[in-house]
Amino acid sequence: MRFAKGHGTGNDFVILPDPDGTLPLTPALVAALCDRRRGIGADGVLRVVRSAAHPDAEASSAGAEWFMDYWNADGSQSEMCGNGVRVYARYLAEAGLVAPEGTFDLVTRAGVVPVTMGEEIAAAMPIPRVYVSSSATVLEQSFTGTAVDVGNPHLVCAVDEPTLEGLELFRAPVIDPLIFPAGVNVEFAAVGPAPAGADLYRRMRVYERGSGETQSCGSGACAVAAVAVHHAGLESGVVVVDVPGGRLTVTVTPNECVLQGPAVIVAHGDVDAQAIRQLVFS
Ligand SMILES: N[C@@H](CCC[C@H](N)C(=O)O)C(=O)O
Repeated sequence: MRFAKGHGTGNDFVILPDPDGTLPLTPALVAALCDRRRGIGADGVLRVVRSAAHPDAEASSAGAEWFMDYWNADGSQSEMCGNGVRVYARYLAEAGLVAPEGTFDLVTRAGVVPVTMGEEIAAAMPIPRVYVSSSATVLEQSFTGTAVDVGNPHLVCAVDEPTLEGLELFRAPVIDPLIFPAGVNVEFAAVGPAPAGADLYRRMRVYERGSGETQSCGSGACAVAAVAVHHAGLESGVVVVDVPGGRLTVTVTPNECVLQGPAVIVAHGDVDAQAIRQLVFS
């Protein structure tokens, strides 16, 4: 089994090229590959498969060639991964499967995402839907947040800088299962001064459903940006979101939500099938 490894602002992925969809990918195999001590280690897996070869892509592919089959590190699947889209696109370009410049459509479980290539990669994400208030509890401390759908579910909690810095995100925040029956990604965001060229600024940490605390979450940055724009009483805005792994820029308008940032492929290799099989069945 060939693989590549890539990341977008430290949100890292094992990339499995499987154009014809023949790889028998299971939750246990994904978890074994993502294991940071015994496997390759990653926040998730991106299977690179043709839309025509994957049943989840059929409904929404609209003729777009490639489908992002995204899995979290624990072997669960998600509808969307904003950094995953950008890293997947970088992989396609480096493998000569799409042009290194210009725009192309990538199919995800949350619909078709137009991707613009360049030194940084920009993804036109699903328009975030800001809907209801809820809360998350971390070690007995409760935080009020705003639920946002970016194709996948998010809860954005406003905190101040010292609280953000001191948060212990070793365990999943306790959330309301009635509002989030399929779980939720929880973002904690602190306000700061907007850098030149931006309207708003947030520093964010995230506890991702299925992966734990990660260095970055692209869809989470979109959720944070949408709430920031909403709370500022704006219709549109450019929001710089700093995450532990770097900087993302989100442009929110009534018709669009564009996530931009770096995306890098760092390695290519072969999985030792026997060692991974042992891990899967141990
Ligand atoms: N890191 C991702 C989000 C990955 C999926 C998420 N954990 C979920 O279960 O919805 C991103 O960059 O958006």
